[in-house]
Amino acid sequence: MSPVSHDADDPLAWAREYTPILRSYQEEYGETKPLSGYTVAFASHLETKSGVAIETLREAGAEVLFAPSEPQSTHGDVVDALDAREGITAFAWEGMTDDEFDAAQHELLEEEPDFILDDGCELIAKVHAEHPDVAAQVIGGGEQTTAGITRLEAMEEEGILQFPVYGVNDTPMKHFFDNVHGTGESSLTNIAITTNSIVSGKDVVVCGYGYCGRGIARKARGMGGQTIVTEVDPRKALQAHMDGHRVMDMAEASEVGDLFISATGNREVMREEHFEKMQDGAILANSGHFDVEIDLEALEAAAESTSTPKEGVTQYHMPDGRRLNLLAEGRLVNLTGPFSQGHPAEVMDTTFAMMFVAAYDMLVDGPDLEPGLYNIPDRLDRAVAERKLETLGVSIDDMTESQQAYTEEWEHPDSSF
Ligand SMILES: NC(=O)c1ccc[n+]([C@@H]2O[C@H](COP(=O)([O-])OP(=O)(O)OC[C@H]3O[C@@H](n4cnc5c(N)ncnc54)[C@H](O)[C@@H]3O)[C@@H](O)[C@H]2O)c1
Repeated sequence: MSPVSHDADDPLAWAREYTPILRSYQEEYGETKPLSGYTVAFASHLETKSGVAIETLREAGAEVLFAPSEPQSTHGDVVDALDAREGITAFAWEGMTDDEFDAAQHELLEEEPDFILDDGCELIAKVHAEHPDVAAQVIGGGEQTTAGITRLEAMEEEGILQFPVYGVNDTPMKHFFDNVHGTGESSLTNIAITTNSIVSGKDVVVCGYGYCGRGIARKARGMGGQTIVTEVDPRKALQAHMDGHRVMDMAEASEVGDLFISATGNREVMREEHFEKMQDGAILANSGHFDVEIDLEALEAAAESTSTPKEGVTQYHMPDGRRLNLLAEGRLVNLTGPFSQGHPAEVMDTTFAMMFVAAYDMLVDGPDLEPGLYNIPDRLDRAVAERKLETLGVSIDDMTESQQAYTEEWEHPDSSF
């Protein structure tokens, strides 16, 4: 692979170095441009790694239109550098309001993309709800988050999906790494940087023991935190218990936690009845969905006043003298805090590689798919895993012929019957 550029003015240079799978696609498709003639819409948190994904789509020949998936996480230097390139158009800027974010997504959709790569399903939902003529022409899409998949399942159930969508989130190469390791490490890193406070020795309450919660809890314990998990699914709760975390309901956890991190995809996981019990100095962070996991209205209503003791920390002063510290205004702490840079680049390399192959497969290989939500074919998942191992210089074994046969036959010569 060719060496990466070290142009000091190129905001993507550092991320490019840690995204070798995306660079390998740029190299492989830079000449043949298999996506030429297609317009790909791309919504994501806009920072350096998604910037490399956008340039990879462009390098493979696509016209790329991009917008944020969350208005507060945009890095302006990345947007400006990409927008200056021919064939890439930004519908984004740093510091957008929620209304401007909505308007920009609509403007993007009016450009009639052929394919939509989404993060949270906002673009796909908007094209169906408000641009039906555009939706009717879209060839397909890909969705990278758990919350987005939930919305797509609801759309499929209602029978309103107009095109096929690959559920990129549900592929092992995405959620085993991005959700577990990416969210785990980047949430704790950003909490530590924002608060300048130690995790070790703290009672860390992780709400939700799905892929993200599991990663956060495992890594918090690795840092010396005393982990507590809350759940609504008895099997996940049992899994957390068997993994060695304390499991309790939120009412009990509220009384003992020093640091609360929510990763459920659900709303109002921390709410009034919990704020009433939390200890003075408790830290509240959301790593799950938008800004809905902590009931911000209830927190505001319960407090007498607020202050900002540190950038990225809003302190709520309760009438009884307790102070609750909310990070990143209740938005995703790993993506929207003042020091946050999102997931580590190596992890996003894999996620965006899956998004890239989703677009490539539907646009270039053209499987005959009816509108609906589809799992990414296993061959694509394996191919990205193999490419990742190659970039890491890691080799694995091939099954011998006899081993292969053993996995395919039901009559085993060495069985006793
Ligand atoms: N911060 C990030 O960068 C990032 C990255 C990936 C995913 N996410 C988001 O994180 C959220 C979780 O993703 P995941 O992949 O772990 O999903 P998941 O479905 O694997 O896990 C969610 C878990 O939360 C539990 N849960 C639901 N409601 C709850 C409640 N009220 N209290 C306690 N537990 C509850 C569910 O039972 C489930 O086990 C989603 O919104 C996803 O989009 C964030």
